[in-house]
Amino acid sequence: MPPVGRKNLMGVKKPKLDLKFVQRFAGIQRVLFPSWSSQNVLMFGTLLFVTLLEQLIIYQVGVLPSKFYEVLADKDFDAFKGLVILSVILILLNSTLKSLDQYICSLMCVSWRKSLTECLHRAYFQSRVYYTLNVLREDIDNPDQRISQDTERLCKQLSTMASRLIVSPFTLAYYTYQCFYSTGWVGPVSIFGYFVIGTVANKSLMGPIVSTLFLQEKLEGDFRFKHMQIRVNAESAAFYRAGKVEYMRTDRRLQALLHTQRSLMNKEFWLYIGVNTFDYLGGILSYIVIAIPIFTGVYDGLTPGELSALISKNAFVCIYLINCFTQLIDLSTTVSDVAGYTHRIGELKEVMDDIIRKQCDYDPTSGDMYDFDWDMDSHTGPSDTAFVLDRLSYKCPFSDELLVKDLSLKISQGTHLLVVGNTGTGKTSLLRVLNRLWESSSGYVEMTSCFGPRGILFLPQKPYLTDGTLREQVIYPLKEIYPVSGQIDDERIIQYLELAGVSSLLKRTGGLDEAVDWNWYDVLSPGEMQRLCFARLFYLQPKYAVLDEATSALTEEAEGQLYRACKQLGMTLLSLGHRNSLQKYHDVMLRLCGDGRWELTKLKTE
Ligand SMILES: Nc1ncnc2c1ncn2[C@@H]1O[C@H](COP(=O)(O)OP(=O)(O)OP(=O)(O)O)[C@@H](O)[C@H]1O
Repeated sequence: MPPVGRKNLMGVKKPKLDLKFVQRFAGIQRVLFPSWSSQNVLMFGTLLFVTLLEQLIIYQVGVLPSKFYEVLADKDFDAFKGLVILSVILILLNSTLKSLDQYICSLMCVSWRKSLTECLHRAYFQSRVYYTLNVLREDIDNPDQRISQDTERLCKQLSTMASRLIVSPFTLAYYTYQCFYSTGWVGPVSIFGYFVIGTVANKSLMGPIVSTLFLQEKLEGDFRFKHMQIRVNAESAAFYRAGKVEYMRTDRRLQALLHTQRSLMNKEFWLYIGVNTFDYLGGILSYIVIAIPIFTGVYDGLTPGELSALISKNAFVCIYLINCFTQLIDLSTTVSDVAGYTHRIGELKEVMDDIIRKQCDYDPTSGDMYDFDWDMDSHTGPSDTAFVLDRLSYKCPFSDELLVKDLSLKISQGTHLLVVGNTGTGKTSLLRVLNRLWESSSGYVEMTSCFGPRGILFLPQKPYLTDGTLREQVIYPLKEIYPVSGQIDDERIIQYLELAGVSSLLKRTGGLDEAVDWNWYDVLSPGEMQRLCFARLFYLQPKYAVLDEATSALTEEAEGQLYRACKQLGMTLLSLGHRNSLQKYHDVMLRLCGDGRWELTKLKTE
């Protein structure tokens, strides 16, 4: 299996600020604002109202100094008192509105994150998308990083932009009108022209930032993946005394990440130069705007006093309009971050949709019905066969060589089948094809019984233990106790833990429902894990149990006990394994011989 963190960007188009970005951004907006009446739209509306009110108050606070000059010059004490009270009220209102603005932005960030992550989760956990994405698709790196960190950062950056963006159309329209009123068309046209030049220049500086940010997030995911790998396999690494080599490898990933981060900073440096230059050039633009009519002689008839009054009035509206634009240009760095995250999340969404579409074409029963505990009561299916295979051929995903060719077989109730063969001949792959994790190359395969209790259950080669209590381990992958029968269920669980030889776990955990603070993988031995999986099997009691080397860590004696228990509980077994001792519990043996060849033989059972 290719490690998730190793996937690379080779052959992938560099993400840019292009039409693809617009499409992906629009797609994400549809998730954030699903309908006009959604909570996020209401919050956005409230934010608009609050920021507009804030602008109004800011304007009032802005004119306070001139009013103070006026009353102080007149030595009007009553007016001064009134003005002080008004100032305090306005400042209190202003700070309240500003805090409210920040508070709504933070709430919106959480709410957007919820909507976006839930949308990604729905696709990720639909049928077997998480498997295909992590194991079979090479074109997408670190899906976990995209769902957890990138989504959070995108929402945070969007929320910091929100209050500035939301109010800008209104302030722009108002001050454009004011500027036009004071300076004629020269003011707005030159300021708009200035903004267009600023945007074009910044866009060219933002392009490389988007792709570098995309790469940086990938390397961040790779770095985290390496640490996760060491955390999960700490004991194995310690047995190898592999501290030095793991240090070197982890450090290599860190250096690659830091190198890219530095390159990102370098690219951002030029953008900062662009943004700051436009900020300060904007300061003198207002005087250039006013200078044009002065030097062309439009105001030649005015006295110096009238001219200075006109300059100060025009400068105010021009400066304010330019300020509105420079605030937008200041968002350039945030926009390039947003673009990088948008590409990462948009790409993940597209790939997941593509997987879902392909899976539905290949297997119409995927979707909700694919999962374990779907409507168990109504779909028990025909029971006398589990699988029908007709001239089935399959190969592993990234190769052209067939593992098995033209296999015809029927797996029926009461006939226990053992699959054997050398390493890598495709035993587990057969189960993958039966379970529809992999597509077959040709031929026909059908699962004729339902999945789950009363149907078919797979016990994978690597025991899978979930997080949670002992009860949750035993009933896995059921979400809740089935059937809901309280005390009787407890007795069943305890009885099956004893039958599987792991009743000691009850004492270690302190009870079925005691929360444990350890990682099950760290504290159970491989044998205990396999036994616990058998307790799960006994509890769920499927008609057909598919066991992939499920007793490889146990003694032959323990293996015998568990196999006999399965048979006593009425299960038909389909087992994979290397040991000859397994033969006595099976009726038929399928041997995979490599190069697509196979043979079927009858066995003498005990
Ligand atoms: N996700 C994957 N991508 C590419 N190749 C794979 C993948 N999974 C398995 N393979 C390859 O497919 C071949 C068959 O693998 P499979 O797991 O079926 O072997 P097996 O017969 O069960 O072996 P073992 O006895 O060791 O369990 C192997 O060569 C393996 O490397």
